[in-house]
Amino acid sequence: MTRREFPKGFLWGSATAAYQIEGSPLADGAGASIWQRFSHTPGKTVNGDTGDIACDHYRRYADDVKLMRELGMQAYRFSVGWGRVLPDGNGRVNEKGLGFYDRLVDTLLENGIEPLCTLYHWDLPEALDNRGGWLNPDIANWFADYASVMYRKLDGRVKKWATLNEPWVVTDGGYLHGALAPGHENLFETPIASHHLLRAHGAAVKAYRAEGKNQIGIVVNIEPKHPASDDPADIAATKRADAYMNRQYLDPIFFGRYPGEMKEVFGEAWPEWPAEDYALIQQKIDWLGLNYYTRGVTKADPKAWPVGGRNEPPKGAVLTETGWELFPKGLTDTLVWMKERYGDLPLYVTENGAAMKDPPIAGGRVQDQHRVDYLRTHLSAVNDAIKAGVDVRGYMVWSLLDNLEWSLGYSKTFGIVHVDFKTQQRTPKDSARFYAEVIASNGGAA
Ligand SMILES: OC[C@@H]1[C@@H](O)[C@H](O)[C@@H](O)c2nc(CNc3ccccc3)cn21
Repeated sequence: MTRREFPKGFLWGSATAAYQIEGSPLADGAGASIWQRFSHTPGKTVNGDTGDIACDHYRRYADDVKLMRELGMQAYRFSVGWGRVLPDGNGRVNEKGLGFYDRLVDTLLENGIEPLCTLYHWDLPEALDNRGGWLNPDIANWFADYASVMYRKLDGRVKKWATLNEPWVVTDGGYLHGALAPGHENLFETPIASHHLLRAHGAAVKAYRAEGKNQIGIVVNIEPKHPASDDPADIAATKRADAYMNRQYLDPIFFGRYPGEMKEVFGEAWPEWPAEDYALIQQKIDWLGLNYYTRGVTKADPKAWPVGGRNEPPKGAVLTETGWELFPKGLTDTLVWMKERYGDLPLYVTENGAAMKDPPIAGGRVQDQHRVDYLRTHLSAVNDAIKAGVDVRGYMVWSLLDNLEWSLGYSKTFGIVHVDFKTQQRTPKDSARFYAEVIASNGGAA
């Protein structure tokens, strides 16, 4: 094994999201989310799987934190269920819901684990969706008011906040292709939802500056896009795909403008926005979170909406269970690209992991060697970016636990810890043991 030096103080942790692990979606006065409605809609999830129980984390959080400590985790990225705290999405606070996150954060801190809090990880309160949700311009204020409730309760114990998790997935999945809640398939709605997500991000950052004393950022998913060939049509489609996924959200935040290709991508569905929106969106942020899983290889295809290009991994590519090509160099390249394009602000890998066909438990072990190999190669890629001068400050593996993989239900597992959903028994996989060694050696075991 080659020794890999990670900076002193590099933050090693794991990531989850509320609806994917908590269960108890309506307990203690919580308001339903769009995922409660979507997952209970026949045909929307594999096997009709829902988050009704999931990993039962709402009740088992203390044991899960103990497991994190046993693995040597230094940080834990979690998300807040907006509807658990504000059942109507705004207005009255549900103290029991807020109390769960208060206890979770205290339990993490008591175990020497830094909490990183994501305010929005896709589970919009149904009550707000009934008022237009991300299509209603008022949502920027709704989101900022909710964020302020969380800042007042947790800031100081939480020192790293993220406003949104992956606005691209929220809109591409939830408003364009309908694969994710709220399940819309509407070209015109998609850029409107995107813009309102960015305004909400800006409003929440502005609210934080008024009362927060620590750091706030945003988490984006980025896939470096490569043309399937040197055919000019493939190259042009690749540029559009790169703008649509990789630059659509960070360019407005850092440059106050959308990529020029967006008008080409959306055509008549692409709206114009007032200057004051960009001023709100451009609030200075303290850090950037990157969720990296794979790269994209783009083949021109007029039928592939809205980019006019489809993803076509090269022949012979090794794919994960979600069909994503193993491409660790893309992680290095993306971290370097983010620094070069958006500046030298602190970067965290806020998600990285893979759904693999895990072998069944045997003798109390899950020998997920493929996942160990995935983590090893991607940690090496992070190290290469650091050696190239990128200020990467931490790595959160996705995910701590096998959990509800959204529309794919429990059919795809990303956890380094196996969950038996019949018994809720947690069993660290070989990848958890490997990751524990990586943490203990500050990357040396990678
Ligand atoms: O799919 C694995 C995870 C998911 O469980 C997380 O909640 C979410 O933050 C997440 N984002 C990605 C990367 N982007 C992506 C691309 C296409 C569809 C869905 C996610 C992967 N993941």
